[in-house]
Amino acid sequence: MNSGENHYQEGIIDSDRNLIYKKRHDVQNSDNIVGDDDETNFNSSTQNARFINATETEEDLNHNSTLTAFDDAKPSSLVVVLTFLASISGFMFGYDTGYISSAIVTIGNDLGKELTYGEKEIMTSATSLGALISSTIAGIIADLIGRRKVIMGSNLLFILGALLQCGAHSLTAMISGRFIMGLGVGIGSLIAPLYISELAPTNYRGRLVVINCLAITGGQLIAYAVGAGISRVKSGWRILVGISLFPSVVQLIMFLFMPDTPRFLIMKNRLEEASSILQRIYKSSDPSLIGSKVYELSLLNSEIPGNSALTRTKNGFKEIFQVPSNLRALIIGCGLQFFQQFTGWNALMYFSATIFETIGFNNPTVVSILVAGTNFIFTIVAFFVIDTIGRRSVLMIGLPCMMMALLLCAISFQFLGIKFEDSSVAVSTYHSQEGDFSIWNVVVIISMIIFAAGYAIGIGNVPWQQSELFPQSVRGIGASCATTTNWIGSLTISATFLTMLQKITPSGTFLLFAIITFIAIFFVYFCYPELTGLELEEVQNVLTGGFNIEKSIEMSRHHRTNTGTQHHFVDYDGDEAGILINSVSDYTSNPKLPSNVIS
Ligand SMILES: O[C@H]1[C@H](O)[C@@H](O)[C@H](O)[C@@H](O)[C@H]1O
Repeated sequence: MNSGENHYQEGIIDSDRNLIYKKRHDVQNSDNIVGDDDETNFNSSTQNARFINATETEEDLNHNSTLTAFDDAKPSSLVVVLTFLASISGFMFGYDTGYISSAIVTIGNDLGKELTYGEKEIMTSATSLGALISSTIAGIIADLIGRRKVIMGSNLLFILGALLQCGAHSLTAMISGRFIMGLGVGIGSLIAPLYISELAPTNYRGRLVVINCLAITGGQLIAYAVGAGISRVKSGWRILVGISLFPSVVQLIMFLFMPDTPRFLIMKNRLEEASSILQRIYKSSDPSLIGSKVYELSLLNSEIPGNSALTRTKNGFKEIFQVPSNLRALIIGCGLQFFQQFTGWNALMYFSATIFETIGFNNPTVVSILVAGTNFIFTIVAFFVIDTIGRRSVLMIGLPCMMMALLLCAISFQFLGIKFEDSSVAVSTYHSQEGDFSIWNVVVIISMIIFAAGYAIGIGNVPWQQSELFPQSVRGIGASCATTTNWIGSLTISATFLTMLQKITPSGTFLLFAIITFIAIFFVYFCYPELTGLELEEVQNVLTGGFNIEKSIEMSRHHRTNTGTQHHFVDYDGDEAGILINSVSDYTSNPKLPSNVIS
């Protein structure tokens, strides 16, 4: 704990850059301070980030407003190129998790013997297991060595994993390859959205992160389509795996020449490099504005202290759990990823062909491609609306659609009278014959397509906006926890879905997913603030003192409708006392605001 006589000022600047509100505060003590071992006296980075020197002038405050001035900027060509290059990780994620369903069908006895159902299951889930393991540490490593090096590390794992599989003649070699590839997938799933969030201008951040989601869903679709295309080619699965080498090699080579994010460089105090990259990102900006941006980000910057990686990691975990705004960010990040997985989408991704075959479709892979295609197309819709109607709104539209569709599925399965017997093979009591195609088959298809659309527009992509929830100091750790939740969910659902069909019937399974979706609606309604259009550094203020849903909606609307208005607010009064000041009207209408205003 530390008490001091620090003081700082806060201010609001209007669109003409007039200072309209300024206040000096004295800070007596810092309550949310955590420390350990050799860092007994370090201030919480959250707290440090908020100190602005008392000698600041009006000009300084004007400088502070550059943060928002920048973020009205359109993404430069460099940002676009970097987003697409980073999204190759998303493609690898989608492709590598997608191709296995066709590979297991065509693999025959290429690995020296006919594989049992259990062996195929292990081969499938080895990638998810690898991803689960690597995602736990990827964020921490990204904070230590940088985002760019982590992306390149994931490429090496992709390449090694793919080579091992391509040349595999035994089950062990194949499973090892799938596992190593999975390590790359876990890292890539975390690092690409993080890298993009840190580069993107605020008003385009949502959309640019969705490009990575498009790459994931596109990768899955391509894997399905290519898989279906080469299903009759002898050892065609080797071609399927081999294709994945190409994007990883391209990404590896390109990132040799690409920069790290300015926010990471500032975190490491490499200010000159950061400003030269910012200049390349915001080409048309005046160098003095760039200087102000670096200045402002470095004021807000903080790194978890510690002499060793272990101490830093330990302190980072303390900070994420002990600072209430960070804990709220963690609840949201992990909560959204939990609901993304436990509402059942991946059960469809992995087993839709089985389900459709069971209910009597002659060409189940085509229907699966239709479901994956819907996921891809509605991710494009999300791309167009996420930064305009907002993340909360897309979730509040998508989740109820999913719930309705899941209920419809549950009802249809009841009428179809499907039964899954024994744990290894799905058996239907319903046999499709000419003219035997019931209305419920059509209802199942339609409801699965509605489910896919509702999923893709909201919960399929919004959780990947996770990096924006966390302040710089704990962004890596926070993103790691959320990504790990995703992979735990993915693994659990894929490992238990067939058993659930058998034990609680298809109707029961889809009803369970509907109930979880219902809970997700409440979770989003009460816990997920609208972060669209908010500067990364502002999010922490939103999460100070509560989830601040109403306030966030107001702030986000204000940002989106008044992009010309410069506003700056700082809240230093500890977690619970935060008052969010966003606009002049906030100030004049909020009786809780301090009265000693200098204007
Ligand atoms: O965002 C992605 C996407 O929705 C994929 O389709 C799904 O398979 C993944 O699990 C998810 O994380």
